[in-house]
Amino acid sequence: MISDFAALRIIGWPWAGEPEDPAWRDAMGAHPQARPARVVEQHRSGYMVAEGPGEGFTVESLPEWQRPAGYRKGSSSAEQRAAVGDWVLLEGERIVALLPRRSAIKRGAAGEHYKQQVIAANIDTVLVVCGLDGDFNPRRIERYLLLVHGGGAQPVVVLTKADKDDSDVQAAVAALVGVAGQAVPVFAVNAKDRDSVAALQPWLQAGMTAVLVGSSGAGKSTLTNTLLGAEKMKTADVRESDARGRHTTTHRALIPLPSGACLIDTPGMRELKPTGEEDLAEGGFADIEALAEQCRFRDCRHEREPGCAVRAAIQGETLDSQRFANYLKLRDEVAGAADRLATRLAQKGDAKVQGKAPGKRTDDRRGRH
Ligand SMILES: Nc1nc2c(ncn2[C@@H]2O[C@H](COP(=O)(O)OP(=O)(O)OP(=O)(O)O)[C@@H](O)[C@H]2O)c(=O)[nH]1
Ligand SMILES: [Zn+2]
Repeated sequence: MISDFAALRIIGWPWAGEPEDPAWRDAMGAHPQARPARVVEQHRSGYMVAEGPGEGFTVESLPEWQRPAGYRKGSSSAEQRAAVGDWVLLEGERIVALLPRRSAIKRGAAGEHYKQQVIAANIDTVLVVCGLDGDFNPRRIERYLLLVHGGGAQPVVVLTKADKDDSDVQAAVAALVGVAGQAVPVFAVNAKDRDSVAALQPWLQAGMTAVLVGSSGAGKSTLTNTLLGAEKMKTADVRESDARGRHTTTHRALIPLPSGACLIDTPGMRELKPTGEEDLAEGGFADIEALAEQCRFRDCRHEREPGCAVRAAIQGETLDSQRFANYLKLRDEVAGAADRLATRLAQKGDAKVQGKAPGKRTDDRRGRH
């Protein structure tokens, strides 16, 4: 099957032609009649995919992805099913294989049963968008960075509205010192201005895929329009009083940019919850974890204990108390999710043992003969 790699490239195919990754070559070699396509929307019953810019089309998913929720035996976990951004192989209008995932943004979905959801796959860049107006919130940025960390995508903090008179860029950047400590670039921009936004180009190269996260009114649509170089998405005028825009983002799942990169817009990105696998030290709080190691007591809770290095740092104003409060809050959330994840894995283990039981009995019977 000859694929149109130029068309695929526009929607984020990572190579100029045939895949350079041996695992991808093997997967494609196993289905010589199939052609690659990218998942742009996930539905209950199937998927919308695209083979290039323009309209997507619905396809049938692999039978093992269609089993109803709760079907245990042999059911594939959500992680093995295709998600938005995944590359799949098609034969006709049918998915025959999932190509190896290069990165994933996951979310823990709390509920009766712990579930993990892949919100977007094969993302190179996560633009964490936050306005420098009343929307500015370093805690929210820390949260996004923690949740995105470890998934294989590079986060880039984009502070919009730097052109506004009431925006204090220096104070904002200073408030992000803990963030800047990790390898996360921070840019203050006017999202309406093309030259200002040009600084983001290294993270939006041909074949790359980016997503934008940030609260309503942060400037995601404005930034998208400027990157597109055209007024393609509707933006609402922000209500000055509460710095929130109305919800007007037109849903378009996959947006090719003139730079050669493409943007994925998927509703799941709007609400990120920890999966329980996050690492607070790696995910942006290395400074606090290092401080905690200097406390006199190993199990210091950083409350009233003597010799507490964390409280000393807060008093000495080398650690922001709000940043520390956010760290504690996120640590609790991650621990809660980790507990639910452990319970879920234990339940799965039980189900497997039960599933194997009949086979064991047969062996026992044989043994008795
Ligand atoms: N002056 C200035 N205004 C901006 C900038 N970025 C966004 N705005 C304005 O802020 C308002 C909200 O921006 P949007 O782009 O709609 O925000 P959004 O993040 O897409 O919001 P949702 O669609 O609700 O998620 C609009 O009135 C924009 O014109 C900026 O860098 N400078
Ligand atoms: Zn302590």
